[in-house]
Parts: sequence; structure tokens; C-alpha cells
Amino acid sequence: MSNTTSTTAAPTTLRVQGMDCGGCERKVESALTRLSHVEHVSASSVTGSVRLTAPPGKTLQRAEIESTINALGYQVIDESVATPGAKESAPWWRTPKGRLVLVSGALLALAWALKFAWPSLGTWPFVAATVVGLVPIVQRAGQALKMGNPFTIEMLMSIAALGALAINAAAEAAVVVFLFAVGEMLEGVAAAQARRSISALSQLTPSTARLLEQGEPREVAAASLVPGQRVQVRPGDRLPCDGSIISGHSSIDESPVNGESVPREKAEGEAVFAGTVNLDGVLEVEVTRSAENNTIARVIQLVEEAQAAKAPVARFIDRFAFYYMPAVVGVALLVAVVPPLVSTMLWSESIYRALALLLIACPCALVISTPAAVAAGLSVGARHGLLMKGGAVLEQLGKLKRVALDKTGTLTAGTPAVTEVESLAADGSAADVLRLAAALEQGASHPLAIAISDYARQQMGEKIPIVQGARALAGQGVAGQVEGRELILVSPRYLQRFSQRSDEVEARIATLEAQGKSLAVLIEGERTLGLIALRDEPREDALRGLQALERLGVQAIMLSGDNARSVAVIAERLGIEAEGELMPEDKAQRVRQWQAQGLGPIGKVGDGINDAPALAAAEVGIAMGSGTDVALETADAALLKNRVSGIAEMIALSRATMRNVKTNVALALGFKALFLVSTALGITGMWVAVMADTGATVLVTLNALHLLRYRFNDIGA
Ligand SMILES: Nc1ncnc2c1ncn2[C@@H]1O[C@H](COP(=O)(O)OP(=O)(O)OP(=O)(O)O)[C@@H](O)[C@H]1O
Ligand SMILES: [Zn+2]
Repeated sequence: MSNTTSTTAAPTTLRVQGMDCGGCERKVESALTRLSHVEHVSASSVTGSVRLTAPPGKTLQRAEIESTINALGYQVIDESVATPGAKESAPWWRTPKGRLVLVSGALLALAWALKFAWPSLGTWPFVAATVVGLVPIVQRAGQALKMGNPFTIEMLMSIAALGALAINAAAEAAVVVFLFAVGEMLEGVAAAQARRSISALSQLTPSTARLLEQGEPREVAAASLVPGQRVQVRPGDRLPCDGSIISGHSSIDESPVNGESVPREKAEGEAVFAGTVNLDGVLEVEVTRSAENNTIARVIQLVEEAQAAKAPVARFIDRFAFYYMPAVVGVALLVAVVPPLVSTMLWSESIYRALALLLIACPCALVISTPAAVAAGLSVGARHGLLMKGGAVLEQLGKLKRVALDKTGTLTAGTPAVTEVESLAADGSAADVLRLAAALEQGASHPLAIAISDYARQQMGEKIPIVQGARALAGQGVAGQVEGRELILVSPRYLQRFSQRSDEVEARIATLEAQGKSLAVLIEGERTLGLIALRDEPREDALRGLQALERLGVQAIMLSGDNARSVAVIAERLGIEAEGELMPEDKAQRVRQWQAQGLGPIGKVGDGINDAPALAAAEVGIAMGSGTDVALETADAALLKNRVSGIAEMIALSRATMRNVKTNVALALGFKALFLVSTALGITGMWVAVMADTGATVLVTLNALHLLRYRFNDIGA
């Protein structure tokens, strides 16, 4: 930590050690919000991070922020040292809270033993056990109080336990303090478990790589690889880096990174990812990303950030707890003071009831219920290649009523095959059409463009001419000059705009489109030179994926830029509603229309290349595509495995998570309400209340942890 007042640009994320429950989060948040240069704070015990933004025109004062956090008893860790996923995850008995559990448990056991061996000692052993367990709690209550926040769980505990000692209920106090420590430790365990299930991903990347220098492999640290270097990967090895294959071919098991269970054949020129397994061939791979930028590192980072961003339901509970605590203290005061004044009840009796009330009012179970479940849901998703950027997205996914999907690259494999190349001019040949079209497509990234250039290269080798002044006509095609001719290659629907169309050409186009093919027509001036037909097959799991959506009660609709006839053919095969010939902006328009008609929330799934407007318009934009930058960075969620069924999986996971959260909240609130009432009425005493609270905390923690074992096979996708 530096002592100078450095300034940091907003927003900033700090790594903070020692927070392990919702109580800690709120303490840090309320202390930091008080600083004038901090506008918004969000602390996460799950990821061990604090995210801050400065109000407009101000900058965050890093030194003051650090000292504030440190004063609360947590440690800011130097970010440059902490790498994502590499955080400490000590076993519970090695954590401060775990040690407290052991120590106060031992003292408690000793106190009971002494009580039977030397009854004459009285309650002193229990007092000692209470005090030892209470010290850290009182300390934390005091720190929060100094920061201006009197309403903490620790304050509640301190008052209740000291009060219990005062009315000579030392055994109760000792047990309460012990159980509180157990509850706190459980929260820490749940958070660490969710964290571990993600950070474990980082261990998939091997620590060493076989760097190739002058053709000779040499062992180096994988973390030291830089883009441009070449490495050798033997069969059975894990890939040490993101890269592209320079020579060799092999099947690659990508399941560790994207949950895709079927190995993929990969050959020269194809991208490979760190952490995946090379199954059967020797590969020479050129490094394309350094270790801290590779796909798996970014996935871990995204999930950690996602876990740090609170779900709306978690924010609601935070606010709830904020008003709840003062209310409880108020009610406890009434319970203590009013009955002795208006009835014959003894002060000791009313105070005992009030203290019991305070003890059970501690909203521990409630506070951990949501973050633990949401963190677990996000982790489970990431391990199956379903990346969701935050609890808000996770929550929203389950509510989707309608999902719009692109055709090309989303419902289809996005690797169309050229089926026909035809000349439509009397003096031309099909070879000319292919040659000129391929030239136009040289720089284009559209799936059709890639298919046409690849096909041309196979057919005619490297004899493809150079294009000049090439420009993409978004959603239509490409234009440019080749061999001195001004050419355009477009979807037939724009034919009229550029040239005359004859009945003959028209008929040919209709025939090919009716076979479900996409067409590109080559035009020069007024003349139609020829056409290329391409066919893209639906993804192998498209039908199953759409049926799974239907079973979840979500309506799927295909929105495509491709020609209406071939869109209709594919839609028919997949059994969904569809609309074709839409420009990217039209797709966004449809989404907005549906929202206005109350058909939302809407999800939009695309390959992330030309459908940014629609992805942005939808409540949840889902990008399809393994490891592409666009997919990871632009959307709310991404399917790292290229599977349509991933959409239904995400929705099912979201619903399971929200069910888990609701069960947890109901459990926590139910126990609380029941025993608050029975304690206030004097039906149950402190013992029952404490057991109930610990019981609720344990149940809620177990329930959230259970979600980590979520299985996707029950959605049939
Ligand atoms: N580079 C290109 N070469 C040939 N045709 C193109 C090219 N770019 C676009 N097109 C034509 O424009 C149409 C619309 O393109 P757009 O990118 O909007 O949709 P798409 O990706 O093909 O389909 P979807 O909307 O289902 O993903 C394409 O179907 C194609 O006919
Ligand atoms: Zn805490």
C-alpha cells in the first residue's frame, strides 16, 4: 500500500481480502459511500473485490479508500500481484473464522465438563468461553460503529451476548457466540466453494510449454509466452496458450474450456485455446495471446466480475437488511421496557425475551441466501460454456418469454458450402464468375464471403485477382473493382436496385432459393454476370435446442438477413416461425415492437458480427461463437460451445438458480418470523431461537452449495 495520495480513474476494482459474508460487504460499502469522492460502491465477498466509481468531476483517492478498508479490518491486496483465479482458498480450519470456531468450541466443551466435575465453579467457565468468542465480534462492531454504521450483525450479537451475561445466562451466551461463529464460518465456506469452482479453471493451463527455437523444443514457463512465438504440443498434452495451428492436425477436446463434449478435428490455420487437450497429433502452434489475455483467463475474469455484480434480488435484500436492523433493535427495546411497566412481568424476564429476540433477529441466513446461490449458478454455467455477465443477466434469463435467433451462424453451422456457380451472361464462364466473386470477397468476413473465397482457392489455386476499393454493403453484399471492372456481389433481393432482372434470371433464382440456398449475384453495371448458390445446414442440435426451448415455454423466432424463401425452407425444417430479408436495424426494430406489445422480456441470439443493434435492444443479448472476441465482449451472455441447446440450458439454469434463491429467502424469513413471534410472546426461549437461526443458516448454505451440482440433462437438450 502506498502512502501518497494517488488518484485513480473511475471505475476501479480493488482486491480485498478478509470479507466473507454479506455483513462484511455492507460494512465496506457503507463506510466507503461516506467518502466524498466515491459515488457508487459494490463489495463482493464472493470474489473478494470492491468496485468503485467516482462522482462526475471527481477522482477516487486511492490512499484514503485503502486506509478506510484497512481500518475495518480487511486488507487491500496489490492488484498487480493478484491474478484472476489465483486467490488463496485455505481450508476452513485455517481461516480466522474457522480458528475461532475451533477455539470457542473447545472452550465451550471444557466449560460443560467443568460444570459437571466442579459445580462449585459456577458459571465462570462459560463467561470465559463467551468473552473469548466475543472479542473479535465486539471489535468488528466497534470498527463499523466508528465508520458511522451502528446497525451491524456484530452489534446485535454483542448487545445480546453481553446482555445475556448480565442476566446471568452465561451458558446460553457461550453457546450463542459459538453458533454465531459456526454460521459465519459456513458463509465463508459457501463463498470459497463457489470461487474455487471457477478458479479451478485456471489450473487447466499447464505451467510449462515446449517453445520451439530453430526447430528445437525447450521447456519454458507457459506464462512467459508472447504472441508470435511457436510451441510444440504433443498428443495428450494440454494446450499452453491460445494460438493458431501452423502445422499438423489433431482432434482437440475443448470440453474443459467450453463444455463441448465432442472433440473437434482441427487443422492448419485453425484457432486453439489454452487448457484444451490435444488428443492425437503433434501440433506446431503459433501463440496468439499472452497468458493473461487468453480465453480461459478472460472467462475467469468475466465470471469473477459477474459474481461481484449483484443481482437485483441481492440488492433488494441488502436494502431490506439496512432497514430491518434498526427496526429489530426498536422492537427489542419495546419488548424489554413495556411489559414490566404495564404488567407484573419481572424486568429480568422481559430483558431476557428482548435479548432472545435480538439474537434470532440476526439476518445471517437471509443475507447469505442470494449471493451464494447466484455465485453458484454463474460458476455452474461457466463450467458448461455458458457465460453470463452477472447476476442481473442470470435473473433475467429465466424470465424470457421470447427468443429471437439469427439464421446464419446461429441456427446453421455458419460454414456454407458452394453448390452452384453459374454464368448468366452469354459471353462469360462459370470460372470467371467464381474468380471475380472470390476477388471481391477477399477482405470480407461474412460466412458467405469466407465460403466463396475458400471454394475458389480450392478450385483455382492462387489465381484470384486483387480487388481495389472493396467496400461492404452491410446486409446486402460487397462492391469493388477487379481487373478494372466495377463489380457488385449482392443478395438477389437488391438486384433491381443495381441492374435489370430478366424473367429467366428471376426463375433461376426462385428455383435455387426454394431449395433453401443463399444466393450471391454478380453484377457489372446493368448486366447480371452470374450467380453463386450456397447451402448452409442447420446445426446438428438446432432442432433439439429449439424443442427444449419450447418445453420451457419460450417462443423461438428466427430473424434473418437472408432471402425469404431459403429462410422459410430452413424454418420449416426446424419448425419455427421466421422472417427473412431483414436488415440489422430491422431486427432491432422487431425486438422493440415485441417489447412494446408486452411480449418480452426478449432474448436475442446472434453470432455477434452484424447484429449488435438487435443484441443491444433485447433484454438479454446472447452471443454464439467459441472464443471469438466479439462473442465474449459484446453481449450480456455468450455460448462458448457452438450449440443451440445452450440457450435452453442457460434458461433452465437461471430458473433453477432463482428457485434456489426463493427457497432460501423463504426458509430464512420463515424461520425468522416464526421464532420472532414465539420469542416475543415468551413461548420459546433463547436456546430454541439460536438453534433455529443456525439451522436456517446451515440449510441455506447447503441449498446454495447443492446448486453447484446442477445437472443439465433433465432439460433433454
Ligand atoms: N460479403 C457478402 N457476400 C455475399 N453476400 C453477402 C455478403 N454480406 C451480406 N450478403 C448478403 O446479404 C444478406 C444479409 O446479410 P446479413 O449479414 O444481414 O444476414 P446473414 O448473416 O446472412 O443472415 P442472419 O441474419 O440469419 O445471420 C446475406 O444473406 C447475403 O445474401
Ligand atoms: Zn462477516
